[in-house]
Amino acid sequence: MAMKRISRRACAKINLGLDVLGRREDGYHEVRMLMQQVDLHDDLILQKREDGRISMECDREDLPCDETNLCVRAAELMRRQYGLSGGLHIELTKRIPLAAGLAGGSADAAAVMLGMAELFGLAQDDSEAMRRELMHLALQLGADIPYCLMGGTALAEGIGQILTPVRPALREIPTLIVKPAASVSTGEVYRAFDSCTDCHHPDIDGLLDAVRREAYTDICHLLGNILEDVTIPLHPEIRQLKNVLRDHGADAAMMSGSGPTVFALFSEEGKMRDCRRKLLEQREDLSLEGVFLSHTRGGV
Ligand SMILES: C[C@@](CO)(OP(=O)(O)O)[C@H](O)COP(=O)(O)OP(=O)(O)OC[C@H]1O[C@@H](n2ccc(N)nc2=O)[C@H](O)[C@@H]1O
Ligand SMILES: Nc1ncnc2c1ncn2[C@@H]1O[C@H](COP(=O)(O)OP(=O)(O)O)[C@@H](O)[C@H]1O
Repeated sequence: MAMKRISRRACAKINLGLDVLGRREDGYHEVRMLMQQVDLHDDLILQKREDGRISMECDREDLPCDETNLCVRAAELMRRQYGLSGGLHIELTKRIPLAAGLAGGSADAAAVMLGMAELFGLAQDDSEAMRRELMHLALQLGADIPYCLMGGTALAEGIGQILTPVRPALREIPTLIVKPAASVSTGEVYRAFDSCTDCHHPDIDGLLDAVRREAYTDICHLLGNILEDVTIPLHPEIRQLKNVLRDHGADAAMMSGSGPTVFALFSEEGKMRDCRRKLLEQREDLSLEGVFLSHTRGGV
């Protein structure tokens, strides 16, 4: 009999707001972030293996499929935690750009964890309790993974793991996601933040209030990311890209996470598509890796 296969989407996130409050003893940083899932996603197919091994294949050659991959690390963690004897094969189709500030790897890890819980029948009685358990477990792999297990719109505090869902999640807003060619290491950006003396703190409470009121214009005004003050001096093309996006009809444009990806919000789908067309004409001048049509999205 063929082994059961399941497929899962792993959605990217953007940070509508990101503030860093300070550095902890362990080097991690206390944050206050408004997280938002978008429908740009990777696709995963998970299949049990009888021989007990964990294996993986991926359509991107520059992404190793060994034990450094967050998918494999998540599968190993699940197997250890739940004493699973069966193995797993993971097939990953990657669309979310790498090292981009979109939590692509974290989203993949979350999808593997939820997928394995289903495949191995771990969550038969209470899938919500299972999700909460996985959120706790996931923190040892990465600060963004607990949020990726939840999705939707959420306030993230602590190092990203103290999560308060914002209900109802933000309605669908056309969101253009633009990845410059440069890649950025999250760890380096946080380290550089420590010597930033005049970083600008965004108004996360104001933004949260605007999201709760579904006040689109206010949301556009209040988007803010303190890490722009660290990443933009290293990659000035991010500022240029934000300006070009506004010139081409975006209501607001902001860097996501530690960067370098910039997302832009639009009042209408048509305006987003026009902007994408114009950007693609300047693709080489702006040295863009990818321009993705997307939307903000509710729960997992
Ligand atoms: C900046 C944010 C915003 O959502 O995302 P990305 O830009 O990575 O998408 C997150 O805070 C990133 O979370 P994530 O990428 O999961 O971080 P991890 O893999 O756990 O950590 C990578 C490195 O970033 C630093 N780090 C991460 C999170 C945090 N709150 N403080 C930190 O100082 C640590 O140096 C750590 O070694
Ligand atoms: N499944 C995966 N997808 C993407 N990156 C991964 C994955 N597994 C491990 N990584 C590693 O994690 C690093 C950052 O991951 P990613 O989630 O793409 O970026 P970010 O944290 O900036 O949003 C990558 O450079 C890559 O080396």
